[in-house]
Amino acid sequence: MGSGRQRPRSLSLVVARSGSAAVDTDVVIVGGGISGLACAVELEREGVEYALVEAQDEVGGRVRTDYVDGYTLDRGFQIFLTAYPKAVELLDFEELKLREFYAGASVRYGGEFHRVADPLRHPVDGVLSLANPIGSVRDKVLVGLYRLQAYLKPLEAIFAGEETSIARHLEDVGFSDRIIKTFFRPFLGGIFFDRELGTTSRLFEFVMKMLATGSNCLPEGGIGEVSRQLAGRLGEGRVHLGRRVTEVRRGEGDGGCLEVVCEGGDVLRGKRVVLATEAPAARRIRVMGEEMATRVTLEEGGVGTVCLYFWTDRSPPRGFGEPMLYLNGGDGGVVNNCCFPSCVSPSYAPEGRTLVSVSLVGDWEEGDEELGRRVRGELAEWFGEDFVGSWRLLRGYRIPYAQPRQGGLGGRRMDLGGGGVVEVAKGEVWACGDYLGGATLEGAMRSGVRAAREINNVVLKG
Ligand SMILES: Cc1cc2nc3c(=O)[nH]c(=O)nc-3n(C[C@H](O)[C@H](O)[C@H](O)COP(=O)(O)OP(=O)(O)OC[C@H]3O[C@@H](n4cnc5c(N)ncnc54)[C@H](O)[C@@H]3O)c2cc1C
Repeated sequence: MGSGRQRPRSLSLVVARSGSAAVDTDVVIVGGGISGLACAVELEREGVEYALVEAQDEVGGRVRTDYVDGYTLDRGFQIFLTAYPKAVELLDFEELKLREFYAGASVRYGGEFHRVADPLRHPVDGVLSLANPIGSVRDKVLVGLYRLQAYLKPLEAIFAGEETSIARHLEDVGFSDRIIKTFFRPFLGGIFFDRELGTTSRLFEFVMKMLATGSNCLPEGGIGEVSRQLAGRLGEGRVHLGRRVTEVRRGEGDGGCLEVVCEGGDVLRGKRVVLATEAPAARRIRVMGEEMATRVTLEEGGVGTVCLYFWTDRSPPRGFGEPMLYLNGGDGGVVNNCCFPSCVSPSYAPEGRTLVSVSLVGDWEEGDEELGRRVRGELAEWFGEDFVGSWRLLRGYRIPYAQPRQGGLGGRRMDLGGGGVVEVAKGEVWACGDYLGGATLEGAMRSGVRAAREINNVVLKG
C-alpha cells in the first residue's frame, strides 16, 4: 500500500532543518507533542516570544494520524473525550468534527457478546444488561451509582484524593471479581495499557468522570487533528522540525542566554527553556552538564501497545454496524479491544470499505503478518469467518512506549490537577509532559499550559 497523503488541510509550519539556527528568543520549547504545543499556544496567547523545536518531521508526538490510500490511520487507537477541561479551553470542537462512540461497550465473553451500557445515555440497554453474565445485578447497580458519584465528585477532590491501584479500588467499591475480569480489565487495559490494573485509582476516577460528563469520540480527520489544530494556532516560523535536542547549557558571554544544542551542532538561544519531551527522551537530555534524570524523578519504564489495521470491502455483519467498542472479556487470546472506526466516522475509510482497528496490550515479538493471522483467527469467532476472511492487513503500529507507568504507589505522586511541571534549573529550565501530569490528552495539555504560565510569571517579573 502506498501512502498517498490525504490530509484534510495543510499547515504553514516553517521547516528549518539545516544551516545555522541561531534563533534568539525568550523561550525555547523542546518537543512538539500535545504538552509542547499547549505550552506554545499559551505563550502565543500571552504574546511571549518562543521557538518550538521538534525532533520528528511533524508535530504531534504520540498524537498523529497517517493517511494511507484513503484510510485514516491513527498511530495507535486513541479516543478523544469531550469533557477534558483543558481541551474545552484550547480546542475548537466544531472544527474537529467529533464523531461519537456508543456510550458503553460490547464484551465478548463465553462465546457471546454482552453489552455494558451507560445507564443514563442508553437506559433500555442498561436495563437489558442487568441479566447478562458481565457481573451480577449488584455490579450493574454499582456501575450506575459509581457513574453518578463520578458525575458529582469535583475534579479537585479526585486529583487531591487518596490513591491505590485500580484493582484494589474496584474491590473496595464492592465490584465482583467477575466484572473486574470481564469488563474492567479489557476496558481499562485498553485505556492505560495495563491489564493488571496497577495504575493509580485517581486516573481511573478521572477517566470515569470524563466519561460521565462528556462523550468519547474520534475527530473526523483522525486523532492527529488535535495536534494540527493546536499547531495551527502558532505564529509563522515558530516551529522548527527535524531537530533533536541533546543538551541545554549556559551560553558564554551572551547576556545569560541558555543554549539549546541540537544533534549536528545547531544551537538555539533562549532565556528560558521548557523540556516537553516524553520521559525516556527527557532522561537523555543534558541540562547544565547533568542528565535530566538526575534533576527530576522520572517514572521508570512505560507501557506499550500494538495496533493493527485491516481493510475490507465488506460491511460489518448485521448487529455490528454501530460505533461500538468491542472488548475481550475472556482469559485467552491476543486481542484486547477492537472497533470499526469507519462505523464511527465514515471518513476513516474510502466509500464502500470498512476499516478495522485491533489493539493488543504490551510488546509482541511476532511480525505484523503473523500477529495479523492470529488476530484474524481469533476475531473470526467473534464476527464470523466470512467477514473476517475478507480482511486484509493494512498497517501495524508498534508503540513500545505508549504511556509512562502510572502506578503512583510508593513512588512519585503525579500532580494530575496542577500538571506536574518541574523546575529543572531555577527560574530557567522547566519540564512538562504526560509523565508528570497524567498520560491523557488532558494531562499533557494541562502540563504544557502550566509550564507556560510559570515561565510567563518569571518573564514578566524579571
Ligand atoms: C496508542 C496510544 C493511545 C492513547 N490513548 C489515549 C486516549 O485514548 N485518550 C487520551 O487522553 N490519551 C491517550 N493516550 C495518551 C496521550 O496521547 C499522551 O499522554 C500525550 O499525547 C503525551 O503528550 P506529551 O506531549 O507529553 O508527549 P509526546 O507526545 O511523546 O511528545 C513529546 C515530543 O517530544 C519530541 N522529542 C523527544 N525528544 C526530543 C528531543 N531530544 N528534541 C526535540 N524533540 C524531542 C518527540 O518527538 C515528541 O513529538 C494514548 C497514547 C498512545 C500512544
